[in-house]
Amino acid sequence: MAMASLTRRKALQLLSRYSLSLTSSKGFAAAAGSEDNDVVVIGGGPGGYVAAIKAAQLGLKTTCIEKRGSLGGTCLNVGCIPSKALLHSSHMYHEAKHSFASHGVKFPSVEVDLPAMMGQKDKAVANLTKGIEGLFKKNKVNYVKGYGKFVSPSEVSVDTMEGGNTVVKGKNIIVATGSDVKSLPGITIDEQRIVSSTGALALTEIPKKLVVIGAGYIGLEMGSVWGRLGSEVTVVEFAPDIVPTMDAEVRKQFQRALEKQKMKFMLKTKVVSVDTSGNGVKLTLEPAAGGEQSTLEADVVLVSAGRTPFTSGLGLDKIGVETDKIGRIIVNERFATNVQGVYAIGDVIPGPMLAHKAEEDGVACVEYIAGKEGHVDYDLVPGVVYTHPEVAYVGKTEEQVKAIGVDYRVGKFPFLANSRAKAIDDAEGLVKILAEKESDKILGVHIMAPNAGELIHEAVLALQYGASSEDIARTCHAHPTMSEALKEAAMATYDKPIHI
Ligand SMILES: Cc1cc2nc3c(=O)[nH]c(=O)nc-3n(C[C@H](O)[C@H](O)[C@H](O)COP(=O)(O)OP(=O)(O)OC[C@H]3O[C@@H](n4cnc5c(N)ncnc54)[C@H](O)[C@@H]3O)c2cc1C
Ligand SMILES: NC(=O)c1ccc[n+]([C@@H]2O[C@H](COP(=O)([O-])OP(=O)(O)OC[C@H]3O[C@@H](n4cnc5c(N)ncnc54)[C@H](O)[C@@H]3O)[C@@H](O)[C@H]2O)c1
Repeated sequence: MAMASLTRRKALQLLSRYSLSLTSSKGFAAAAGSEDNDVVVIGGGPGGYVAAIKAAQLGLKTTCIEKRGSLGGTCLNVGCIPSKALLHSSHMYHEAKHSFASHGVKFPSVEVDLPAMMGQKDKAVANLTKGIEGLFKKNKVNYVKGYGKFVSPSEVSVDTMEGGNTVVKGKNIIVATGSDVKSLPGITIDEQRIVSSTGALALTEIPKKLVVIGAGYIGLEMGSVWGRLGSEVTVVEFAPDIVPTMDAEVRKQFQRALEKQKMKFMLKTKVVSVDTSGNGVKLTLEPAAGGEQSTLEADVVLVSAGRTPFTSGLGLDKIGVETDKIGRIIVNERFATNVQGVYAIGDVIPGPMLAHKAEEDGVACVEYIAGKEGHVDYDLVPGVVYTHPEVAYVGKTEEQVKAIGVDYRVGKFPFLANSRAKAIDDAEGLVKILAEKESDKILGVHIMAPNAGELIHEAVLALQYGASSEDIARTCHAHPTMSEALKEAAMATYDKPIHI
């Protein structure tokens, strides 16, 4: 395995050097000295701001245009960061209320101070978005605040936040305009009683009854936040299962864990209509396959049935950029659209709608533009649901392995048999590894654990380098750590674990 990885790395390095020398004579060297930008990025989210910084680091004159007034995109402003802040705060409250006493830590009473909790979240967001402005200054990225639209493949007209208009020119333009909430027919989001994730991150009162439409990432994370703070949470999901991308066995255990936390699920169910004419919200539901209707009452309804690419007002049609049926910009493996000099990355193109994937896109796209070799492998983008326990996964699910017809082995290890998990009394979950039977090469890793989102990266690296389960099992892991469960699951894949 080690040999294979080394050879691959060497090949990549050679490729990178080769393409650099090929393009350096006719790529940006030729463009240097011009007043135009080498790279213009529209959108300052994880895709756009990372692309802009990387471009500047590669010596390209770069401008980033962002309409929001702060950098970081959906992720920092109304996505990853505020949701993780609230997940952490609500978890602390829940632990203080339900678990501290068993660890010998007692309070006369514990209460939620919602404005303080929101204040902590807002502080985290403000610090991080300001931090990116600092990174732009440090790397000499020019930042234009305003709404950008194409007037030609090399010119973007910007209605600036100050009220003026300016035209930003670039030899290469990267579209990184991200995504927006997918609305459902007949359901109008008012961000008060019918909220998107943005509204759910800023509620001023804890709803008594929260109905979540969609059992995906947002529904389960935000449902967890409000459930821990005291809401009665019902999740209505059209599909037969929660989080369809998850390994079915892990998903089943995950659903049980959430149900123990009193989250209710109505699967194979669709919302037919919502009525907001009274004090609360009345939902009419129907089985997904059709049948008898029922009703459900809520104080707040969260619409979290997916996100859709955002290209509104961008003028893509004006310059002839092709999109697919659901509005995603079509790009080739170098992130180039069908229009010369126009690229696209992140949520606005096909692939997982995740911040770390957008960042990888951004770096690789700019490396290609600079004549280097970029690298993103969408099959190895980890997914993490930041509930408690968290679920993290990379590579193939057992269902996918079966579908490709490979002979495989499964190794599992429960956290109930992991000493660290027992020591801290937080042992719900497991590690599951799938490996090819003949070669023992790891095909997929699935972890449900309190810190699965951190544990998964050992597995991501293993898959990236084509490791076998024996490679992980023979790697010394510190004791007592949750990571030892991965080692034991690896042992169970090709041989036997020690501690069970
Ligand atoms: C509630 C929530 C929680 C999430 N949690 C996670 C998580 O934990 N981990 C994770 O990996 N992902 C998470 N995501 C997904 C993540 O936020 C996105 O995948 C990521 O932000 C995509 O990055 P992007 O740069 O492609 O687009 P975005 O972050 O959407 O950024 C695009 C930017 O472009 C700007 N823009 C759009 N059009 C124009 C224009 N014409 N001119 C100028 N500016 C424009 C927008 O204002 C926006 O700031 C979450 C999403 C949500 C909604
Ligand atoms: N932890 C994270 O990485 C994280 C957190 C939040 C959001 N995100 C990203 O944001 C994106 C959007 O999140 P999301 O949770 O809205 O989407 P999602 O795609 O994760 O889940 C949407 C769910 O809604 C269901 N659904 C669709 N239409 C429905 C309907 N009419 N009625 C009932 N259910 C319906 C789908 O079957 C699916 O299970 C995700 O794709 C994810 O990549 C990631």
